[in-house]
Amino acid sequence: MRKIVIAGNWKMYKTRTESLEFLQGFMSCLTETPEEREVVLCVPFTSLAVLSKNLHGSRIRLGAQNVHWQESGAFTGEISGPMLSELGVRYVIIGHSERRQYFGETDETVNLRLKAAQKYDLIPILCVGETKQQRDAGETEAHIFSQLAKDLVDVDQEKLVIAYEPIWAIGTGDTCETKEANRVIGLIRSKLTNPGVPIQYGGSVKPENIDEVMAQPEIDGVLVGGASLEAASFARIVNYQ
Ligand SMILES: O=C(CO)COP(=O)(O)O
Repeated sequence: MRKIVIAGNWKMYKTRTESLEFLQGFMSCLTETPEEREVVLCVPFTSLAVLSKNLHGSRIRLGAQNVHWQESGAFTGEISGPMLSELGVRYVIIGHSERRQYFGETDETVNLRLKAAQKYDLIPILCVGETKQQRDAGETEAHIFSQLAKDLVDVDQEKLVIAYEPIWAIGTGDTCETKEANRVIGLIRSKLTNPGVPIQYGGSVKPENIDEVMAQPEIDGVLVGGASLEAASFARIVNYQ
């Protein structure tokens, strides 16, 4: 049985106070969640410390949204593995399309970040996915295979989660057809040396479509943006049928 990982990616949303407010509402909704589902909140750096303190003893795992490959150094604006580990962070999103698109993230830097995360006992959630243009040109598979080949060089596949996030489905309300997401995720799995890696789907996941997404045999969880910002909505996603 592959592990199920349901993760919220808060992106650049929520102050420290708003994060705590979310947590209070969310925790009260989690009582019925099956134990084997890993629940992860990937929050802004400024909310990590307070959530870490308040999550103590809870089954919710803490995640960050980036990590640098050096342990320390003159890298203004970056954050290191030891800084995250010390706060009890377990997961870190790496190579999200927004990092690749707006902040110059390349397959080479993604690879460096993945290896650094694992070195400091953080489980990376590697994001891959195609643009609308690539999909329309029939280049979906070639693009994703190229990302995987470059991103995963010397990466330990025993400590890894992958998220398939078609870029055209992110924040658009335009979910990838679930059978198509299942097909692409099956293809991603065929390229891995460890078929047990949990592979999530991400892109406009919401309470209305979570049951259908999770009914697909290849999909081992979801990476949720907008719908993870509201406690009742994310709890409904975590408690999918
Ligand atoms: O980018 C995403 C998660 O990383 C998906 O965002 P949305 O769920 O808002 O489409």
